Amino acid sequence: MLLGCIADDLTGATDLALMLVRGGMRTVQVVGVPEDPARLPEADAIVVALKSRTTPPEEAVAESLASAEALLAAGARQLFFKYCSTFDSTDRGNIGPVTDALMERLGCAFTLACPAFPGNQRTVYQGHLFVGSTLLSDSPLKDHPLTPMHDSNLVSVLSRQTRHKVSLVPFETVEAGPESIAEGFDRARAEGAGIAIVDAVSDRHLFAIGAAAADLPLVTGGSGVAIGLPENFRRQGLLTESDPLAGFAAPPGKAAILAGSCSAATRGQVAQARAAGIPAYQIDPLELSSGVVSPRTMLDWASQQDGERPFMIFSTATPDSIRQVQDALGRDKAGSLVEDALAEVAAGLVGQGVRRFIVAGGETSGAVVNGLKLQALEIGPEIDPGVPWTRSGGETPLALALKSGNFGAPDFFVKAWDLLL
Ligand SMILES: Nc1ncnc2c1ncn2[C@@H]1O[C@H](COP(=O)(O)OP(=O)(O)OP(=O)(O)O)[C@@H](O)[C@H]1O
Ligand SMILES: O=C(O)[C@@H](O)C(=O)CO
Repeated sequence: MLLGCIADDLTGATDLALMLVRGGMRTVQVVGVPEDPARLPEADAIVVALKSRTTPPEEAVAESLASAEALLAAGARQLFFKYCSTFDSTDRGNIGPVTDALMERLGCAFTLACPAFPGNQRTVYQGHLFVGSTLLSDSPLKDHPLTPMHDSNLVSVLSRQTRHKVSLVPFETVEAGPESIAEGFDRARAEGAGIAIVDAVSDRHLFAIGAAAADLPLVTGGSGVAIGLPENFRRQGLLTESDPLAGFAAPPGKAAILAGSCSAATRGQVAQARAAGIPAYQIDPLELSSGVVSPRTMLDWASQQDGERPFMIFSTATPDSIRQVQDALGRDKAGSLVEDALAEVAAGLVGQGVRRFIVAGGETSGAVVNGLKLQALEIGPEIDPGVPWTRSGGETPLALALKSGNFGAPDFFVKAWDLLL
């Protein structure tokens, strides 16, 4: 095992695993803190998927450290901490506290932080994160139900979360290539910084950052910055050439879409799926809370669908409607109510013969995968940037596309099935 990765949510883990597979690394995604390092699957990279993005920082730190122990015991030569390309976090964390704890565990005085993922329109320029042509703080992420982002200056955002001084390796330095970036790291260290935000607006920048990061014990960022890491191992003769996607086969069975994400991209995808005639059940969290509807109601509805085509159960709503729900129930209660319901529904759907799932939303995917008690996911073909099909093991294998809220083209829910022949 070469690269040990810890991801703060399920869809982020899948996104990272896909990036590494595309770079030629045999990669397995495991769900939750590995209990026994000796039983981790054989692979070049292992991505541990946690659900630690919005948990209390102490919990996120404890789970991340326990995962790091397992990955190091399994032989990892470098650790990667994966968080969201839109830097989803609050002033309490969890990006800063987890980075601090991993640095301390590894005894490393310096690391980089780079959420850029140009393939999905996330770029960092002069330390400011852009979503498409908009600053993060003007993007739909300002209305995220759990981690609303109101500051685009990542040096400021991260400084509020970490014990370390945070500095910037700016565009001009990155543009000049790997050696210049390594010098930028040295300058940041000399200025007393423990973490440097690194600008990147293209994949070329990310490859260069990857090369400059070859000797860092810890790399942190979105999946984008992992694009250059496989080459470091290849250069050392540690990667054997193989086709990591060979042998992926999706189990046959009924198909369902479960959407708990309220992100702008998911709202568009839900609308397009409905326009395409996909049968749809909308969850009203207030009705769920008062007991007017329950997971049973949704399963009864699902059992009446013909099973010939996918159907959709979704709680996706507009920012105004989310605000009303959160005012009535509280933010965390509203979130966990919907997540728990969708997790129960997913388990019930497997009982009805569903074997193929699209799940939208990182927190939602975490809840669903836990509800289904899945332990490991094999990575399959890419549907859209950052979202592959995956396949679970066990007695009842499932095909799952775990879609980050803001990823995927508008027709994602309609077209994704075509890759599962
Ligand atoms: N109608 C609703 N009202 C209030 N909260 C909701 C509603 N629908 C879903 N939620 C909650 O909002 C949260 C959405 O987070 P989730 O991570 O699943 O999606 P996302 O943030 O769009 O995706 P990602 O983290 O991949 O970017 C979940 O906790 C979900 O339960
Ligand atoms: O980096 C991203 O944007 C995604 O992989 C993700 O983590 C969303 O939950």
